Amino acid sequence: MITGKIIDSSIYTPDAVDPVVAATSLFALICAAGGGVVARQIFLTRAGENIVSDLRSNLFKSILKQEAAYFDTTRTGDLVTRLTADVQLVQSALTSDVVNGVRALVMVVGGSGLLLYTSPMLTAVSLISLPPVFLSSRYFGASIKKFQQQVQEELGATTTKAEEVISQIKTVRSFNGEALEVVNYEKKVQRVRDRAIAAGMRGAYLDGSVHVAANAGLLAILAVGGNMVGVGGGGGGEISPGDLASFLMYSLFVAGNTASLSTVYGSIQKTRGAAGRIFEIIDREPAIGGGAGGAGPTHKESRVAVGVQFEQVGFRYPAREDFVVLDGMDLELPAGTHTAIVGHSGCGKSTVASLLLRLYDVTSGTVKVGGKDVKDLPTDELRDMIAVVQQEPVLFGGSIRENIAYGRSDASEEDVLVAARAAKVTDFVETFPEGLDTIVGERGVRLSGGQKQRVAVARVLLRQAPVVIFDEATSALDAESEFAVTKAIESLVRDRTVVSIAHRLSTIRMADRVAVLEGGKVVEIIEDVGALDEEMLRGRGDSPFANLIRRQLSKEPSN
Ligand SMILES: Nc1ncnc2c1ncn2[C@@H]1O[C@H](COP(=O)(O)OP(=O)(O)OP(=O)(O)O)[C@@H](O)[C@H]1O
Repeated sequence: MITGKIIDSSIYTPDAVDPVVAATSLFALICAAGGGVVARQIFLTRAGENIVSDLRSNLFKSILKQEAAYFDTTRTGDLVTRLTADVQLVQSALTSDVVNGVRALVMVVGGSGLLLYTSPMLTAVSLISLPPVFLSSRYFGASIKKFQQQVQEELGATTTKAEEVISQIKTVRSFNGEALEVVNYEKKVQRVRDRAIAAGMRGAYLDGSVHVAANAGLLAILAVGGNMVGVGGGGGGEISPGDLASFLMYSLFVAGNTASLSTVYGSIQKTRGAAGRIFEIIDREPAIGGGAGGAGPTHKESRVAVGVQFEQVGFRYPAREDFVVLDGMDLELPAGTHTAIVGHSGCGKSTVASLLLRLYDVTSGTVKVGGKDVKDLPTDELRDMIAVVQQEPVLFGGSIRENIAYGRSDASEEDVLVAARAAKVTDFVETFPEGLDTIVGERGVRLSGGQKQRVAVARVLLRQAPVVIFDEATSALDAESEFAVTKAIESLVRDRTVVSIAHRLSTIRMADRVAVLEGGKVVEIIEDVGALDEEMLRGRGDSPFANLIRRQLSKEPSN
């Protein structure tokens, strides 16, 4: 506005305003605006970062809340991408796009007000650029969003691949698989690139068409406004030269900022794709509740042994609906007993443990712990009662001590030592200079299979849960260590209800009773495991167990 006034006064009243003074006073205004820029950046960056860190934490919490079946069908890399790249995209939208968008909007609205104030007629002329801007934003915006969503999905697949290969590098190397993995990875990366280019091209079309439309508006103003100055001539026209200059400057502001609004609109569409993927998980209600948000691992001193019942349990994995794993299984595990579950590989032994922990819900029938249906117990309470040593124990990247105390954050130094001694962790730890403080590496890579199993056993012993599941917990140990660890398990789990999933006869012999699982049912229960040897030696009977053990013995070198 002041620019226009300076031009008019230098034409009509050359002595009224000194252009240098006017320009200098404008400088103060510019300084104030500079201060505003600083404040804007600081406040909006802070707000953006706060929102993003909340978003990331909430997303992580929601991921951990999902039921086990969700992870059978969702790729890890996809979840990692949501936590990293998707959140990153939202972050840049919140910190820069929103800032630019708000500023551009204020400029467009304010500029338009000034346009109207200066000349309603020319403002009407400038409106010709609006319909094409609106239409191209709608048209290209939708496809930008679609392609960006695909970019994030493909990025998830790429991350999954990279993670899988890097974490299994020894297997890849031993099969000479590097070249093949590089090709596979490149294909995925190219898919990301193609989708990103497609999104970028739509963004370019949008920016280009907005540029043309906005500048066409400017040209129309020049054409019509130039004629309006001419009418009557010598300052007597419909609009003074200064006003036309101001009008053109406002129009430049409005056009420039409309163009940035369209860029911001494009990136907001991109962000909506990413944000949709984030909120898809945050808003997802897990099929089995509980998990994150509880008080964390606890330990209750007064534990009483509890019994477990499987009643007519039928089960199929949600990821493989057509395959029946359990089919009307009945099994009673009386409180304080030790039952070995045996059966062919893949018959569903580990599945029984997963159902007891309610990692999955049964398809039919009921699982009861302490007389209560597991579906009626809060999941954290249920899982607090059950301790498991998994078939392939997984350790976390900290020290051996931290790994043992994982299930019980309140454990004392002494408790940890007792458990470590009992599980024979101390035997191998003695040779490490750092002792229990030795760092085990990511997923425990710096320990041997048997050492990992011993740490996992110690972790479970420390929890002193009323129900303990050993899923082939000693399979990686040699006969001598297995005997020692099993003895320790026996002494520490007295009065508890124990389920061991076993293949080896030596492990089976530790139990009080044996349940044979076949065809999705318990087909035989042997209560007197002590009499087992004789029965087998006599080769008596044709029971499922006798058959299984005979086959097993023919494979085991000696026992
Ligand atoms: N998450 C899963 N999704 C789909 N199917 C699964 C899943 N986990 C296991 N299965 C299938 O369910 C069946 C039972 O598996 P489970 O792990 O319980 O067998 P298992 O008796 O413990 O075997 P093993 O003795 O070899 O450890 C198998 O046929 C397996 O392929």
